Amino acid sequence: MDLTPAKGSSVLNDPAPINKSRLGIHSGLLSCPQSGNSFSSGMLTIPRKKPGKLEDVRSNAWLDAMKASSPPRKKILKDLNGDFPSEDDIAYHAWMVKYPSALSSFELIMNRIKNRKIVMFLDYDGTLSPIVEDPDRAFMSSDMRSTVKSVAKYFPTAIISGRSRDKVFELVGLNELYYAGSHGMDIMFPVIAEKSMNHLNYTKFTDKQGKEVTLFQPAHEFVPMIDEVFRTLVEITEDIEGAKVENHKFCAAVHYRNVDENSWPTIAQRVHDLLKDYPRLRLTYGRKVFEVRPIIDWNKGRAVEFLLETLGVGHSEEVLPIYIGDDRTDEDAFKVLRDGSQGFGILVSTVPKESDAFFSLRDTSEVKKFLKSLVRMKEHEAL
Ligand SMILES: O=P(O)(O)OC[C@H]1O[C@H](O[C@H]2O[C@H](CO)[C@@H](O)[C@H](O)[C@H]2O)[C@H](O)[C@@H](O)[C@@H]1O
Repeated sequence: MDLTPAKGSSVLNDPAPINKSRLGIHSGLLSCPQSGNSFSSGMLTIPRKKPGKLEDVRSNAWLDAMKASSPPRKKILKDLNGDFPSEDDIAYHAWMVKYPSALSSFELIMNRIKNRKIVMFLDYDGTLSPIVEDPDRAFMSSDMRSTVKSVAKYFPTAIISGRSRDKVFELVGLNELYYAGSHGMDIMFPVIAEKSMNHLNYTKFTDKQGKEVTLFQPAHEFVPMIDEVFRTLVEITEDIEGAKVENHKFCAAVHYRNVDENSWPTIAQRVHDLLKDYPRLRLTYGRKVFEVRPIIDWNKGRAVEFLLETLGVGHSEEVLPIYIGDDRTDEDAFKVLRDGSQGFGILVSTVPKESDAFFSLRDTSEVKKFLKSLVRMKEHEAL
């Protein structure tokens, strides 16, 4: 198990629960609150009653969304005699009928793989590293790192993160991977032919190892705006205890995980008011975090499509992309794979959630087990 929290941090779990009536379980049986919002595209845009005008956070869905995106941690009720499963266990098992465990479905997955080549896409926070209070201490274990390294030996592997590309590279530290930071708005991959480069969004670049790489940055023109917004966000949240702002270059994150719930309306109102001045920016929700990002048609799903094209396997029947992620922003990638009938998503969650993924895994330790099983399968083939 690699769930040992980083020193000074505790491993947390704050998923958005599913509407349990969908599970065919009588609501009276279940204690978990229902989410008031649906996040059809994997993200919630700022609610606007009149076009172009943002309403007060108290009179719109902001606070509901903050709560729905991060309900209080549920107490896992264990029957004292251990004879009966808790309500939460019943709900989770019912949910797993629709989203079976990728571990117990491993043979089925192997059948789907057959002779096809896997391309592996991995989210970082909540997938490779457990959720902890301090985003700067979200380290992956060395066992997880060596597992990902082994995966990359056999399959092209990409990390697709909401964090900045530099930061996620620093945390993962493996040169053999592709990296897409800022929710896919900053993609680094080996040099491609000059003629297929659109000069606005592509840049050639020599990395720290002296290797020539290409960067694809579809939101490059937003860098000064994000920088300005980042600085303002730092200023306007300075007096809110526990608030933390991160600059991911093409997007900014405002964390409220460590902010007292009584101050949530204040932080939401300030972010909301600031965004009135930036109509070209939008807001999405992650796990106890607001993400301020450019209004461009780009997300983790587009990044997956882009990387598959770049690898020259965009529509290949011989390729099976697998995406593992835990967050709403990963839903865009799950949807791309589901809609394209190419590959599948695996949702990492300890509670039932609506998803476009096909399979599920409970937590980072199950992610590691699944990845290790894939590696073993390849090792076995090589014998
Ligand atoms: O796309 P991801 O790699 O999953 O990144 C999404 C966000 O992850 C980080 O925040 C989340 O993880 C933190 C560490 O466990 C946790 O403290 C925080 O509450 C979570 O929201 C990262 O700090 C964000 O910038 C990313 O957008």
